[in-house]
Amino acid sequence: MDLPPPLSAADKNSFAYPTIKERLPVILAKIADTLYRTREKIKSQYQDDASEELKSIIGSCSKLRNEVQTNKVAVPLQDSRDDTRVWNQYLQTVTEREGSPPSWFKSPWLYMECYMYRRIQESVEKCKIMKEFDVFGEQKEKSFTDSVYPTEIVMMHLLETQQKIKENAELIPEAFKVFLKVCLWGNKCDLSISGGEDNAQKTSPLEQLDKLEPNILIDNSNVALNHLQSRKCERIDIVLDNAGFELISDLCFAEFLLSAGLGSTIYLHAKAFPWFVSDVTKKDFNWTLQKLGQINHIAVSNFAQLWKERLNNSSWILQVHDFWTLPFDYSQMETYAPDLYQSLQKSDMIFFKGDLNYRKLLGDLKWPFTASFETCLHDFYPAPLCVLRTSKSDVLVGLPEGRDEEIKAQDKDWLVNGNWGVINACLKTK
Ligand SMILES: O=P(O)(O)OC[C@@]1(O)O[C@H](CO)[C@@H](O)[C@@H]1O
Ligand SMILES: [Mn+2]
Repeated sequence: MDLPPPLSAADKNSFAYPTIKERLPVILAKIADTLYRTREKIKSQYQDDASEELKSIIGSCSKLRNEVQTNKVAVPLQDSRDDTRVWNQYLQTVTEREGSPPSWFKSPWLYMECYMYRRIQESVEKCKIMKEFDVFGEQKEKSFTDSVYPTEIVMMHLLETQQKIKENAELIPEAFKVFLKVCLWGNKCDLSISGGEDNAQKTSPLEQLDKLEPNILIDNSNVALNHLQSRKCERIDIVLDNAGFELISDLCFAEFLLSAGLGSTIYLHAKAFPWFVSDVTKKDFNWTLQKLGQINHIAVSNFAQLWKERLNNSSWILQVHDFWTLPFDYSQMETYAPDLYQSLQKSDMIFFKGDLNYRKLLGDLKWPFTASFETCLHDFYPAPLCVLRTSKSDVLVGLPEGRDEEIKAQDKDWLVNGNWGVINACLKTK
């Protein structure tokens, strides 16, 4: 199949350009500023003097910011993480294929943006005292604490729904769509698109559903539901995206799936290290459960306790795989992570959350808006899947002819402001 070209900052009309020109330098500057501003608090967390390592992380992020702004070439990683070899081998392959190393305003956006976050991790990997430090930790914690009100609302609704569907299974389809769409719109709360600026969910996520319904450009929720109800589904996977309210919405969706008998084991996939500012690491996941347990609210404390048990009794399985923080799109998973691909093949349905997952599912290529979602997955069919994504980048497929112009007339930034969402399902398996 002839593939379209990748999105790149070489195209000044793509969102890649303002992302690399403005947004990534802002994210890097915010790291340096936050670490400097909170230096005493950070150092107090370590017994040994972390001053030099803190200075080195700040210096590395500032140097990287300059590299982005002056369009330097990508250089090999120099830490000893397990994935370093794959990253450096790929860099060499691309350099030989293209005749020169990748650079910020020339090369594919997906590679360069992933490379930036891996370079940030390199600055931490080189440390001894601060080796586990999360440069985005403060921002992620704040996005959670700012979202306690909607968290209580959704979890109360979940508790009430669980009671109702026990008595009347006919309520399951409607309830499924409520939790699926709360999960979709939870993706608006992403600190990468906001450059780290506060964008926690502060209003009731249930009240906004009706208002946002017209902003769902493609809604395959019935396809996903019918698939889940058409057989005895055992394993359902959720490839997580952002910490904060989005994670809460994902966990409520996961709990609903089990309560409604739509699955019996939920695999939850988190990131191996801090990624795209707000993506969930295992540490974020466990911190969130621990914080939920401290909230004095009947539904919240009920689920915090239950969810810790689920991790112990394996009805929820939290997994981390390095592939999710490599620069490859998902058509390359079978090559670079056959173990992960084979594991996902055992799933009855994989839910992918968020814009970066959507971009990786479609190769971050410049597909026409009317291209078929199934075709654009180009070779990635491990199991039936459904992606829940608010649009924050130029790639979007599956629209009828002319629909893009209609939406653009309503909202010129419709592709990148997170106000429009898609629920795309594909049941094809290879
Ligand atoms: O995957 P998420 O959290 O929904 O979105 C992350 C993200 O918005 O950051 C990039 C811009 O820096 C986007 O293209 C990318 O999708
Ligand atoms: Mn994210």
